[in-house]
Amino acid sequence: MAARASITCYYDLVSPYTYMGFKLFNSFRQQWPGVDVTFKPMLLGGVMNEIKNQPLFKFPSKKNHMIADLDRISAVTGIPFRFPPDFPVNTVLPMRVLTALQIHEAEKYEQCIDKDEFFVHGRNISDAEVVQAALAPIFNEDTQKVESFLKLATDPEIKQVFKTNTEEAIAKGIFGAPSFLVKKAGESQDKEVLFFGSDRFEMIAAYLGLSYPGLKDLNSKL
Ligand SMILES: N[C@@H](CCC(=O)N[C@@H](CS)C(=O)NCC(=O)O)C(=O)O
Repeated sequence: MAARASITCYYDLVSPYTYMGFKLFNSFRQQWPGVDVTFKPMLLGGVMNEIKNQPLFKFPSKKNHMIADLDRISAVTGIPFRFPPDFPVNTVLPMRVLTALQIHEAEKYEQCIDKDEFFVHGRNISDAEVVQAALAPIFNEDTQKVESFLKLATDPEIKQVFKTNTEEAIAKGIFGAPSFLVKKAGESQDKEVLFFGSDRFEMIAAYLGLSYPGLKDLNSKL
């Protein structure tokens, strides 16, 4: 059987454009049933350090533009967004927990990414208690279970998987987030093409020969 088209999204919860990208993608993803989608946790700070890239917030003009841009995207799409009072935060803990969840709780993994703690509620997701509280409703308030995922964040195997994901991202030419590695149906994995950003879905659709519904109500709420 021919290999299906696939999209692998490398992401880090520290990235506001990842938050937007995840919500936008999920709003129309069911319209692309022939595409296999995977979300891979990586450490954006690790990628940036390694390739000597600089985060946008380091430059006041880029940071100001980013906040205005994200507010605009929120107004246009209706996706709630509020820039957190403390930004950035260290995301090693939540990203390792997500690495563990991807392996051990595959069915609930994407629900665990789809949380509004940081970019709506402004909660510090580097704090174990914040991560626990965010996950609790997804696991029916089973605190023991949730604690077991927090513990896995220090498990050598999980740490290694997360490190390998980040190294793999660098090897694939990734420099920021969200990054989408896209493969056409019938092609081999080494033919993946990189699309950077939450604003590239139209290009991905064109590349895969799919239709993209576009941003709804464009301009109407600006
Ligand atoms: N135009 C992209 C921008 C994405 C973006 O700037 N992401 C940040 C993290 S939130 C980044 O990784 N930037 C790296 C770079 O610009 O080199 C979008 O709309 O999503």
